[in-house]
Amino acid sequence: MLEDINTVIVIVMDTRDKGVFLTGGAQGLGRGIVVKLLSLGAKVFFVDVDVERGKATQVELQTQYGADVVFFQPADVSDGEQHKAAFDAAVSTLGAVEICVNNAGIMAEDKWEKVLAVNAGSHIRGSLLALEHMRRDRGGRGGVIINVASLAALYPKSICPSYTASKHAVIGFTTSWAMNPDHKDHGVRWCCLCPATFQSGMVDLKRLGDLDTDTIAEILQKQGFVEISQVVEGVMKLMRDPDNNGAILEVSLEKGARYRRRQVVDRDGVSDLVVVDTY
Ligand SMILES: NC(=O)C1=CN([C@@H]2O[C@H](COP(=O)(O)OP(=O)(O)OC[C@H]3O[C@@H](n4cnc5c(N)ncnc54)[C@H](O)[C@@H]3O)[C@@H](O)[C@H]2O)C=CC1
Ligand SMILES: CCCCCC(=O)/C=C/[C@H]1[C@H](O)CC(=O)[C@@H]1CCCCCCC(=O)O
Repeated sequence: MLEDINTVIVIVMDTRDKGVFLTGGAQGLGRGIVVKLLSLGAKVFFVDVDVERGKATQVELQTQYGADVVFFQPADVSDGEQHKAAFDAAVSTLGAVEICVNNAGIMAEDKWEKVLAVNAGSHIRGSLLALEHMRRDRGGRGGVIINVASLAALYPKSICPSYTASKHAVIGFTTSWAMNPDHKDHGVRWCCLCPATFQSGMVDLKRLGDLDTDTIAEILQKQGFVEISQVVEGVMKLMRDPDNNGAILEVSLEKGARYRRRQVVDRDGVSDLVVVDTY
């Protein structure tokens, strides 16, 4: 029958029993993603530079989900050696990593080198570590890399230029790797998440540019905040959808979670990449 011929079966990625490596999991969005993945049966190894908060989160989540499914290791991911050691520890603890979420980020316009090292450098390093481990053509299982950018990756933002630059770098790096001609051999999807502002430990108005904090607070209040739970759902959408290599998912109050642009469509098993811009 015609309906049968036209039916496309999409097999979504099942997160149950998957090994996850995530940076910046002690609080905020990272913690939200860890909790969601644990509730879906994944095993999560997270790192954070905030040792006390990381340990407290680990204790709390091990009590709720079990000591053998969630692991914390202190690491400053702006330091290459600490980052690699943590990734290697995740592989030996979990057996394999199939989902990598590069989430750690800071806002500090008075420390632009650090902003670039954490927000862009650690995402690039984390992605390359994950690719090397996951790629099917070198014995890995394939998987997905999710890089947490921001809506500030898609527009100029005059009050936080260094933060904005770091997030633009994440988009450029991730979508470029997604278009690698050997993508099918790697079996690794590359995705970006671009949320609008949400309430978290990061909202520190004093670390922004020249505007006074009252003015910034007024702008943010007027714009409103998305809920962390909405952003977490965006991450899950990116993880599950098998056909979204190269995707940029926006999560905003006005539009909800929607694919924004540069979706690389590659369903047919051939390395022909088609970029679909959905502006
Ligand atoms: N809060 C917001 O409005 C938005 C945040 N984002 C992005 O979401 C991501 C998560 O941010 P939030 O949850 O808001 O912030 P958060 O401050 O609540 O959490 C970030 C976590 O990353 C950790 N971290 C920072 N530097 C680190 C380093 N060098 N090594 C290891 N861990 C480090 C922090 O200790 C913290 O636990 C960031 O990449 C941020 O840029 C994107 C759009 C909006
Ligand atoms: C529409 C801009 C989205 C920016 C999303 C983002 O990454 C927000 C980060 C906030 C972080 O929690 C710490 C902050 O202080 C950031 C907010 C500063 C951005 C305000 C942008 C205001 C504007 O539209 O110009």
